[in-house]
This record gives sequence, structure tokens and C-alpha cells, in this order.
Amino acid sequence: MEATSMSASSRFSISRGICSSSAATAPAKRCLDVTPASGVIGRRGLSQRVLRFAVRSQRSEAKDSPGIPSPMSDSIANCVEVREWEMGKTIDEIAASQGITIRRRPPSGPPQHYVGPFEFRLQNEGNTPRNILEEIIWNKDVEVSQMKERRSLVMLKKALENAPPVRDFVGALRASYERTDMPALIAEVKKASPSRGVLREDFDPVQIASAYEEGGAACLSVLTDKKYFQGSFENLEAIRNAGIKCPLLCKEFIIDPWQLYCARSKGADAVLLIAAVLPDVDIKYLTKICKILGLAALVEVHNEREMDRVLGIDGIQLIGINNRNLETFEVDISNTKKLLEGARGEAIRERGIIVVGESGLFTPSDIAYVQEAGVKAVLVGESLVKQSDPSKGIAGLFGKDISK
Ligand SMILES: O=P(O)(O)OC[C@@H](O)[C@@H](O)c1c[nH]c2ccccc12
Repeated sequence: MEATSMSASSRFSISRGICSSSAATAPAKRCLDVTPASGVIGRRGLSQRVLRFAVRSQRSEAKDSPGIPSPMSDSIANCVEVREWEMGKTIDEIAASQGITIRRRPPSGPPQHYVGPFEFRLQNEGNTPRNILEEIIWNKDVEVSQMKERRSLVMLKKALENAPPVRDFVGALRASYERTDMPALIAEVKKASPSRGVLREDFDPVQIASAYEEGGAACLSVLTDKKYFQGSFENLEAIRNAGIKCPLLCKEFIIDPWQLYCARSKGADAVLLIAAVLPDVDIKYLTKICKILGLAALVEVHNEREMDRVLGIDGIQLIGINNRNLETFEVDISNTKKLLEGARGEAIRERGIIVVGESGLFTPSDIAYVQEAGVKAVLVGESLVKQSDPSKGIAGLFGKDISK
């Protein structure tokens, strides 16, 4: 699917999405309440909540506020972002100072026109996403708040009691790397993507997952985003319930701790955190909750700045280098090599971090290239999911059978 046509159509639904929940109930007035037109709500992302909570819990040792698990550690409460926030910087300014261009929500609401008793809203520059990643995040923000209304954190926590046990995602990658002497494979169950459109019409997620497992994948990645990737949490749950042994990465655009609980309740063993979207304070906070839930966190970077930010955070075990720029869709596998050169590569080796080479890997020489660059794992979607026999596709990709 063309990026431009998708942007245009879903741009419409963003504004519809934001307004629709309110428009359905109280046409004009409530629309004002939920639209971040004032910039007040618009500036609040997870970060804002994290910052408020961190400060509150440190200043007054407040008890857990509902929905936010366990008190913030001093390292988070004392972090630079908290001090900057106290000095009056908005979270958008803090994010921008970390090189993040993705805004969590539209910064300014559309102009409002009153026509008779109805209120009409028109697009303006400020509420138009600058690229596909920003568009996805704006939609996700609306989607997550609607999902939270349907299923509270209390309900999710209850569901965790019946969730299948968490499995060792990082351990499975290490074991596979040691066994095969080749990068461990995280094979991706993905029906479609904004850059490639539909990859496979006859898409049976469980069948594809078991073919991957049979072909020697160490772990699987399951897309759960519906709108842009035609994925679902049902797919994740179905794969987990089908008895697939490979640990599962929930491939989602995580912006809220609620999503971590949701992923765990559906059987995920790991989640993705995208540094291009999340300021450091969010990464710290979300990885902390991952630890509480037993989830591994794959922190994804796509440039040097993001890599340096992530290397500045303690306790990171897994870093993904995305060869696809999510803002422009350009794929360049030399990105993996570039980000692992020199001091960065050294720091990664010293700290025993596993690096995952992500996207655009199609041939044995691509695998050899990223292995040479220093990755111990690879994340592969398109080149495998398109194969009529994804199991054989793995042998083709690695140039040998890695299942034994
Ligand atoms: O299909 P590919 O080119 O093999 O890429 C897989 C995976 O890296 C890609 O799907 C991906 C990497 N990071 C993401 C973040 C969100 C959605 C998707 C992705």
C-alpha cells in the first residue's frame, strides 16, 4: 500500500477517532473535553503521568495511585527529566531535547466552526501527522484509551492470574546462538505492513508460527496492531494456546503500561519499546514494569542518537537495530553495522547486551553481514512470511538447516 494514500485515509479516521467516542454521546460539548485542542491534555503522554507520579511518590511518599504499579525508584524520581519538568519544561520539549520528533498526540486541535447547532472540525497543519510513525502513535493513543475504558487495569491484573507462565525470551536467543553459531532467529508473524501492503493473503497465524518453530526459530514476533499491520491480540493468544514453545514477542506500539499488562495477559513473553517514540523516562518506567511482569523488553533504535540514549539506561538486555526507518520506510542493512562500530559496539559487548538486527534481511549473505557486524539475533518478517513453506524459507535464509 502506498504510504501517501494510507496517510490520507487514516488521517481522516484519526480526527474521527478522537471525536467519535464523544460525538456519539454528546455531539458538541464533550468533543472539547477529549480533544487535545487546549494543549493541556495534548501534552500529557505516559511521560507526563510518570513524571507526576515520580515527583509525588518522592515528595510525599504517596501510596500507589490506582493503575500505576509499585512506587518509582529513586533513579527514576531523580532523573533529569523529572528535574527538567519541575523547572517548567513540557514533556514535548524534553522529548525534543532527546532528539525525538514523534509527538504523542496532536499538539493543537482543529479549528472549530459552528454551523447551526452542530460543531464542525477541520484539519489544520498542527493536527496532521508528519509521518507514518507519528500517525500510528496518534491512533494508538486513541485506541489505548478506548481499550482502557473497556478493560480496566484492575480487570487485567485479575486476568494475569490465569495467564500462561512467562518464558525466557533472552535465554532462548542465547541458547540458539550457542547451538547454531549463527544469529538466533526471531521469526515474525505479520500479515501486512504500511510499507509493503498485504504480504500473504492465506494468512493462518498458528500454521505460520508452527512452521517457524519447526524450521528452527528461537522465538517468534507476533504483530498485534490491527489498523496498519492487520494483526491482533487474538493471533498472539491463539499461537500461545496452540502449544508453540518458542517465546513470543508482542509486536505492538507501546505507549502506556496498560499495554504491557494486556500483552502479558495474552501470553506474551517479551515486548517491543521504540526509542524513536519513547523518551528515556518512559523507557525506564516501562522496562521496570516489564521486570515486574517477567517480560523481556526489546528496545528498538534506528540511529546513533537513539543507541546512545538506550546505552545510557541501566539494565537493558536486548537492543534491536531497525534497518527500516519507520518515518520514511527506507531500508538499509548497513545501519546495523554503523551502529555497532567503535565504542558503541565495545560497550554492548562489555555489558553482554544481545543485539537484534531487524528488517530487510533476505539472503544468507545478509545474515552473514549482520552477524559479522556483531548481532547475535535477527528479526525477520517479510522474507519468511511470503514463502509457501516458511519452514523451508528459514533454511533458505540461513543457507542451511538450523532446526537441529
Ligand atoms: O519484514 P521485515 O523487513 O523482515 O521486518 C521485520 C521487522 O523488523 C519489522 O516488522 C519491524 C521492526 N520494527 C518494527 C516496529 C513496528 C512494526 C514492525 C516492525
